[in-house]
Amino acid sequence: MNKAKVIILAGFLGSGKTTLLKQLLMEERQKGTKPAVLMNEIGAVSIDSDAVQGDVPLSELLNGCVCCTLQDQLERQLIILCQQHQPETIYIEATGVAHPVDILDACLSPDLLNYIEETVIISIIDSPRWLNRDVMSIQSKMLLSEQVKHADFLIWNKTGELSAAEKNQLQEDQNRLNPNTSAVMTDFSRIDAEIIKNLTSSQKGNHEPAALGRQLKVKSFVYEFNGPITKESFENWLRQAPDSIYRMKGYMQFIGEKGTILMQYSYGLPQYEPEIMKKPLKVVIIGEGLDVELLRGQLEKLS
Ligand SMILES: Nc1nc2c(ncn2[C@@H]2O[C@H](COP(=O)(O)OP(=O)(O)OP(=O)(O)O)[C@@H](O)[C@H]2O)c(=O)[nH]1
Repeated sequence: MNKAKVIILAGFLGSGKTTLLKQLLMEERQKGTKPAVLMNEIGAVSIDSDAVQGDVPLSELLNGCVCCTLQDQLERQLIILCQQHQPETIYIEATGVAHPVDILDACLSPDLLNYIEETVIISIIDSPRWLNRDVMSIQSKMLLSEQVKHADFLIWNKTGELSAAEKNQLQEDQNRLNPNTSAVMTDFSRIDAEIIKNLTSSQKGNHEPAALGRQLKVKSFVYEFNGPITKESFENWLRQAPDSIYRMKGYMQFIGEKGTILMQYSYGLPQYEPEIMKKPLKVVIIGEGLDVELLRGQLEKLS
């Protein structure tokens, strides 16, 4: 049996991992190659799995993080994917709070030696968030740095609006933290898929174990809207919502607008896309130290 290459897509909540995955899968489809996807989401409801078309084998690990509580399950799911589908490449989309070295650790398990050729870590960084990371908790800042430090390849994403000085800062930070890694600056994770295909791991066997106690106190909860609300009330709520909400994604309906929309929120910005299918109006909210009851109460009052 041919062994698979594993590509770990790491990067903080909302940095652009799914955006990249969609493009890579489109490229695979055009080339007629055989990918598989293992998707891990911190919330109890999967929103990103729609990014993977039906004919691509997909394994989902929900409601936890593969780098801590779900490590054994990651190993098992990788074996099942390899045995059932013999993929050439397996993309692991990690949760935004996963430490890449822990995922790498799971992939280097002796039980996977017969199935996996090599494992490459790509870190996708939300560049504006990176530049403003001082407002985040110490643990979140550490995690962001670790995601930069341990990457085999770095994608500085969301750089479209950055000044030359800010881009220079990113370059300096990379030189300091991970000088030997190649990197690109992108918008909407747009990158030549060949670059990704040709990446090799720089960490064969000599990666450092991740520091203990780095796990964040990230909480997620699912809020279900009873029906449509006004966009204005939602955006007013967003403006006063705590900065420690790092990510929201899910389905909503706005009064006066037709159909369901997919709402995505990361680093202060909501984005809306029309959704063709009818979906339950559930939104996953992820953050640190969230007062879930308070937030629920506020959302219930939106109309
Ligand atoms: N403005 C801007 N938005 C972007 C860019 N790249 C991605 N986005 C948007 O940012 C949001 C999050 O992107 P995703 O690709 O879902 O991020 P992710 O890393 O998969 O998110 P999680 O899986 O929740 O951690 C989406 O609304 C994207 O459309 C970019 O370069 N610029």
